[in-house]
Amino acid sequence: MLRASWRRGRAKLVLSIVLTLLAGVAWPMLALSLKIATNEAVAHHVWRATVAGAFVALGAVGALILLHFAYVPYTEAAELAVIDLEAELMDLANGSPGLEHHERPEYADKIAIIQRELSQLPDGFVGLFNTLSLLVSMAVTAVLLAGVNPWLLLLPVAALPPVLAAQRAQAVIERSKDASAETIRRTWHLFRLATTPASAKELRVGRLRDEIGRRYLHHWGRAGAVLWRGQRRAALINAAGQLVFALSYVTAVLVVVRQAIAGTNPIGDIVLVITLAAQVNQQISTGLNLLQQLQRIAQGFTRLRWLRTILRSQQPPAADTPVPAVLRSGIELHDVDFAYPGTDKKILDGVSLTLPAGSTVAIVGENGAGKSTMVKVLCRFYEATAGTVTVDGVDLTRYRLEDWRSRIAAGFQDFVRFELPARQSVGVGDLPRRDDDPAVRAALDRARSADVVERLPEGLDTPLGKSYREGAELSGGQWQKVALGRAMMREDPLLLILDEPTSALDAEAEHRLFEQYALNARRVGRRTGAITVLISHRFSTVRMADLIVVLDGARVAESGDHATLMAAGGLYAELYAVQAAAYQ
Ligand SMILES: Nc1ncnc2c1ncn2[C@@H]1O[C@H](COP(=O)(O)OP(=O)(O)OP(=O)(O)O)[C@@H](O)[C@H]1O
Repeated sequence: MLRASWRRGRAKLVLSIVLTLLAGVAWPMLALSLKIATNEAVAHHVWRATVAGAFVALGAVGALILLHFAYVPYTEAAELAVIDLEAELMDLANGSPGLEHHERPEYADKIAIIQRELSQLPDGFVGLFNTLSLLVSMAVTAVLLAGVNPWLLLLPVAALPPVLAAQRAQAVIERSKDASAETIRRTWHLFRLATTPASAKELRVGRLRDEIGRRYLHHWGRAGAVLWRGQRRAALINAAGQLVFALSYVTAVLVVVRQAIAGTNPIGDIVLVITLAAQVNQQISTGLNLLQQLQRIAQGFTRLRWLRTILRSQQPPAADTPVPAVLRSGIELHDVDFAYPGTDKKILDGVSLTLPAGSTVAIVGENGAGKSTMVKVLCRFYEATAGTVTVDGVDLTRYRLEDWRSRIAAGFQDFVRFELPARQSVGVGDLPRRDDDPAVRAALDRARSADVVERLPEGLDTPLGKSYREGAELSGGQWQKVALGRAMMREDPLLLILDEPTSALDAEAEHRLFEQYALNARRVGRRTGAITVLISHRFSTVRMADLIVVLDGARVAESGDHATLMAAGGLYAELYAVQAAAYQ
């Protein structure tokens, strides 16, 4: 945490530390001045007693206000640390080569907890500085107590049981948090469902409001029970630890009072010890709270470390081959198997296929046949579980992942709605040219999407989305057209993926659009050997492809061009006939 804030704002951090150290010394100095003032007053040394009294006042003022002054720079330093860590979290979540970690429930749990905890980090930072001040204060207190009677040093030692108890208590709370994380995620999901505009329509039509509310309360009830059980156990453990210290405190005060009565110590020592002992008590209870706070933060950092480790372990094998500028032969899948992480079910089973350079390939099959999965393997969001994918005869894993991705242009079924000015919402398809108006317009033309921008009040300058007051909200089809424009931004891709990118458009529009794509694809294909992979359920579109691959039960049932497959009279011909009949 300190490292993160050091990276962002050194001066603030240094100022915070200096003020915090001074604040730590102030309280024990106050007690010492009080002792001296008392002794001098008893001895009738008016002038000395007055000076000591002035120091008491100074100590009190310092102790009361220094931490407040320190608060300003260290909360700012904390904000900077949070920004740094959030940037790292965003980087980690998207920095892995594949999507594998998104499939792991424990990843989702940890990310959810880390996100929540990052927002509490400023409190943790406050805790850290209070702890620093407290440690200084405790050290000076210990020296002063030892000066009165070395046995009094046992007082801070008696603080150990409550400290250990607090650690145990916090561990109990953390376990209950982990145990309830999944249920809490469910409640968040339900809350989002009930409050986001995207689900408003279905909730009303399905009259799901009460059902969602009931489930929300039910899950909170379950999660709450686990959390409360943990909190109750933790409170009992804490109370047992505190009791040990309370007994030691009373004993310490009695010892010094006896010494003073016996005349072995000046009366000022009683004032010193009572002030310090009360302070030790205060220090311990503050310390306990701080410890819990720091432990919580430490847990957050442990989770962050876990995340770093699993994401870094996903790094791809070292690449040793540059991605070719032009595809010569094409992409081949050799006996490719694929199962999603954590599952055994083969979604691709022994798939062998050649996608020739410069061709347009359509992948068809029923819902869940594995079409999108095949595309994910081609984009290397996942690695094949068995078999290999080669590009111009070279194993795909031997290319640098970033280089391969930079030669892919893609329009996905679940496209992103980038709430940016229209220009950039399209332009980020080719990041270096995100503000290049002619390039953006050309991409929109290639995607037959120019009409969306023409209708916007400020053209390419119009911010898209509801997040802006002056932002234009688009229809589902219009958002899809923007995504298509984005997919067309890269001009020399080796692989153009169109994974049902036109599902929100009508069949006629899709047909015309794909005619244009096919034309484009052939143009780019001639230049770079690019392969266009299209997934669509509309056979009027699919039939235009050079090669049609039919997936069925995780395997390639058949492949060929439209005429060949129709003549073969297999699954394709059957599906085609069903759809053709539906349109008559
Ligand atoms: N992230 C995932 N984790 C586990 N299983 C998944 C995941 N994504 C998809 N699947 C499963 O893989 C199978 C194939 O899914 P895929 O999305 O590839 O099908 P598809 O042919 O593209 O279907 P559709 O036409 O409905 O888009 C489905 O049975 C689905 O349940």
